[in-house]
Amino acid sequence: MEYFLSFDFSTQGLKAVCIDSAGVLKYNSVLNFDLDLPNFKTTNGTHQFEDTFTSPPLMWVAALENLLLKMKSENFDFSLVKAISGCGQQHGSVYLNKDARNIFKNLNSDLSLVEQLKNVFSCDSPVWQDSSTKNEIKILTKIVSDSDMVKLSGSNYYERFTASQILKKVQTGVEFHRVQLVSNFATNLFLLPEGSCVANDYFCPIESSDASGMNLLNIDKKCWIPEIITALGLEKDKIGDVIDSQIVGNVGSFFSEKFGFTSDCKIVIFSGDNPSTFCSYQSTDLVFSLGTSDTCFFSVPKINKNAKGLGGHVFVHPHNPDKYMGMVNSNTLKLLMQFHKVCFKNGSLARLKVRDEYFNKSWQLFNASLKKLSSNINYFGFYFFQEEIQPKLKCNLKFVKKENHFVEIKDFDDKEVNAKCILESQFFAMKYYATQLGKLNYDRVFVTGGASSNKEILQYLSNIFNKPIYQQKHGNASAAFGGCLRAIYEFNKLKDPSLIYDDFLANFNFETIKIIDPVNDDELRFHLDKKYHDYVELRCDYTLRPNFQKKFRPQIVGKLIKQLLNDRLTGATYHPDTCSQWTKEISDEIKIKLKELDLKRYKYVVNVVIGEMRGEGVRMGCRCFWDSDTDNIAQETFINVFFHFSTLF
Ligand SMILES: Nc1ncnc2c1ncn2[C@@H]1O[C@H](COP(=O)(O)OP(=O)(O)O)[C@@H](O)[C@H]1O
Ligand SMILES: O=C(CO)[C@@H](O)[C@H](O)COP(=O)(O)O
Repeated sequence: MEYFLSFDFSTQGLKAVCIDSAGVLKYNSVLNFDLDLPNFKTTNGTHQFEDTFTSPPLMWVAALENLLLKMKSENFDFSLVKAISGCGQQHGSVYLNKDARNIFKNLNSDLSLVEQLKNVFSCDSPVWQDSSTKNEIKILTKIVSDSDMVKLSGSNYYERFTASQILKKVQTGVEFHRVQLVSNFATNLFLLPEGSCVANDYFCPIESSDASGMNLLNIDKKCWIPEIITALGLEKDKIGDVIDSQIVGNVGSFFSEKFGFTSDCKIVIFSGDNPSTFCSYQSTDLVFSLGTSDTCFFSVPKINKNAKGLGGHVFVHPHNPDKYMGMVNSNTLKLLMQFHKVCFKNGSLARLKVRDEYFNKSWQLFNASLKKLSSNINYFGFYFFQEEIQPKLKCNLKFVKKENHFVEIKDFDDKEVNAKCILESQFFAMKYYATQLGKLNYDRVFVTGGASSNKEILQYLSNIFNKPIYQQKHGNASAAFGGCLRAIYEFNKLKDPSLIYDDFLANFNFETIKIIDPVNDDELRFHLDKKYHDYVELRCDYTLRPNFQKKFRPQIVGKLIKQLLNDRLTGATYHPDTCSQWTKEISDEIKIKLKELDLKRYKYVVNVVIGEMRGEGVRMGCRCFWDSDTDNIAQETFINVFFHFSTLF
């Protein structure tokens, strides 16, 4: 019997999943940080002060030690484990002080891990919910521009990405000797006290797919971006190397002595929770992770040019070194496979807040209100209690639609409406992004994460996407399950180095179950489709950037100007007194026509020049800062006995 064990250090808890080589579930357990480790005084796994979110890294150590002790007390047979892997919440960082290396090296298996590691950290760990680094991003943008950052790293700058978080530590004078991600810190723990056998370094390097969520990695060359490394003052020892997924050593003697792992048990480098989830699905699936965040994953056959700036990412592929996962519109990237990931910060915790506020802290009451399916067509809400990632908004807004207009209201008269409205706004947002990013066909919709245990919520998701909902039989811990698969894959590769992950996955026996079918009701479908369109319209009103499907199109606008100039100027003659008035009138008329196009979130600059035809040339220049994804220019010239020139931004 061969066991493969995986740990997911997620936002609110530590999950352990163990399967055997045939895919049979052998162990599954969760330790909740708030409930099981109350001494760390976290709420939903973190400490929050305004936009700053941190977790105490010692809590992760305590969680691991406690969970392993629990497994031991339940007679889990550690000697059967052939390989261990897992993942950590992506982006979060761990700062080790100058004593860490020595303390790690001298670990004693007779003593507790927590007691021995309590003094290795320089500070608490910023986690992915943090959005307190706007100033740091401004500084970094001056060094590598946002558009260059997309080209190099596959993502725009984000506060939750690690580079700006590291800069914040540097700027606030935190002294650290090594910065790690949650995932490579977790890997490092399992290697103690011997340390990593790769990259000529005692500390474990950072895994490339997880490193893609740092704004620090050149994902083409798989090396750090030197300008950002310099700006953060990170000489090599402080960050180490980046490596692709692989075995990084045998389990450390601390763990074999204390828990009974065999000394040849392999440690496969941990990855981020998103790449790890990705590893447990086929590329034809649409996957929703309803954990602390709501994250939507899907592959698309080709790059959608409109996708850039929509909040997705390209990551180094977690198991195929020649490919990428993620999304970007950049011709510098050799995208062999597109895998899109969109993350929403206001996921389970926003639903929880609505449940607590309006439904007496009861999922039963929350669910009961969802059953009144087709009513409340005119009510809408945005529940961005924390600053959302896309759109970048922090607000709690309610609207009622009256005679084709959305009117903002304080709250709904019938407070129960909030349950439907929050699910609709969350799932409509997912549908909107999936559609905009080009994912219109998918075989199956999968769900994972804590909220996927709620069948009523899943019924709503199923109705909105009009698809059946599936789950993997092992339950709602796909990130940890992905760790088991990665562990088996790397272990099998020891025997067959040419083994390809996709082939391994295709032959792997894991069962899926259909949980919910969409309700077959034409009236409901009609209401949900109509409401989705209303939602998209309302959403665009509250989004800073234009809707990529309704962009300024120079060809259309050019035709419009041409027509207007023809109507207005055919047969007219030049006169200096009248022409100054004409320029004003023509530009006003162009603006009116543009407004009729109803392109939301645009500001127009109309530039009209009229000159006399006297055989002289004229040159005009104009400069403008704009968003190259959405802004554009349309220009038309009208010539008869005098000359007319009209430009529009
Ligand atoms: N029955 C339920 N209905 C809706 N949400 C639930 C239910 N059970 C758990 N959840 C939500 O699941 C979330 C935890 O999901 P989980 O995937 O474990 O989080 P993470 O991996 O981010 O730590 C909690 O915030 C909780 O609100
Ligand atoms: O920030 C992101 C993705 O970019 C989050 O997905 C985190 O990786 C945390 O995931 P959960 O704990 O919500 O599963």
